[in-house]
Amino acid sequence: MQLSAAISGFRLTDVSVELGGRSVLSGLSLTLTEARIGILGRNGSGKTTLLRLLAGLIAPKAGQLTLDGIDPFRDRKAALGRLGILFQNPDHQILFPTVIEELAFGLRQQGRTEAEARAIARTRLAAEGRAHWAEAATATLSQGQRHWLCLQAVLLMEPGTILLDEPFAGLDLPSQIRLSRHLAALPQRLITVTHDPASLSAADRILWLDGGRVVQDGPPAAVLPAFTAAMDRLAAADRDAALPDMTPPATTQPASQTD
Ligand SMILES: Nc1ncnc2c1ncn2[C@@H]1O[C@H](COP(=O)(O)OP(=O)(O)OP(=O)(O)O)[C@@H](O)[C@H]1O
Repeated sequence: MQLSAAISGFRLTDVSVELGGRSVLSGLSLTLTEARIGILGRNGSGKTTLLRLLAGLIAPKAGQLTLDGIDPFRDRKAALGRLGILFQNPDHQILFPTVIEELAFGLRQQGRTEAEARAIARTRLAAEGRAHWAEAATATLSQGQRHWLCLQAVLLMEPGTILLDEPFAGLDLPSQIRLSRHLAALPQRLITVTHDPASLSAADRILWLDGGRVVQDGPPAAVLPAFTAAMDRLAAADRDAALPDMTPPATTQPASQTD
């Protein structure tokens, strides 16, 4: 898929990230310009951290990160117009008591009046066959419905890049199929974190992370078979290596008191 040449994408130069005093991402030098990019990796490999870094929600410990030439961490206003993020858990995203308020919020942040923002939100709800949702309480929506609401809130802001963290998690099969079709038709750049290699078969590029580093970067035909084979090998003798070793140091036994 081709994107407009005016969109120059993310550039990372030797970026590292520390959380809680330990290194979570290191040595990342990447230029991300493709329209469909997937991020694969085991639990704790750093996928969500990379997405949060790209979104400007956390700062690199070292190195440089830009999106279309701006620093998304320092220049939040410019970043807001360029990218949207769909979190894995919609409860981390929804701020307002009603659907219409939730949908209008991002548009207000972009400078629309309250009346304009609500009108745009109502038009979108009607187009999606959900006009009757406008005054519904967000707390009464199911997990999948909340997920849908978050995605619509992001799409209404029309960002050039959308960051998606496990977009299919918690959705029933019809909702997954519908969302998949919807995402495939979007003109935006999509960067998707997932545990499901099959969902990335049509991606332009896949980054495989392990231990906070990129272990393979390439098209699905190269990365997916290598990733799947490595996961099959690990499945036989699995242990979660991503957490620091919490084993207490061996204690020195007191010398015996015998004379
Ligand atoms: N706030 C934090 N403070 C300290 N360590 C953190 C913090 N957030 C994440 N980590 C650590 O960073 C590493 C990467 O976490 P991250 O959430 O990016 O992994 P992930 O690949 O998205 O995992 P999963 O597939 O389980 O969602 C993990 O080892 C995790 O324990």
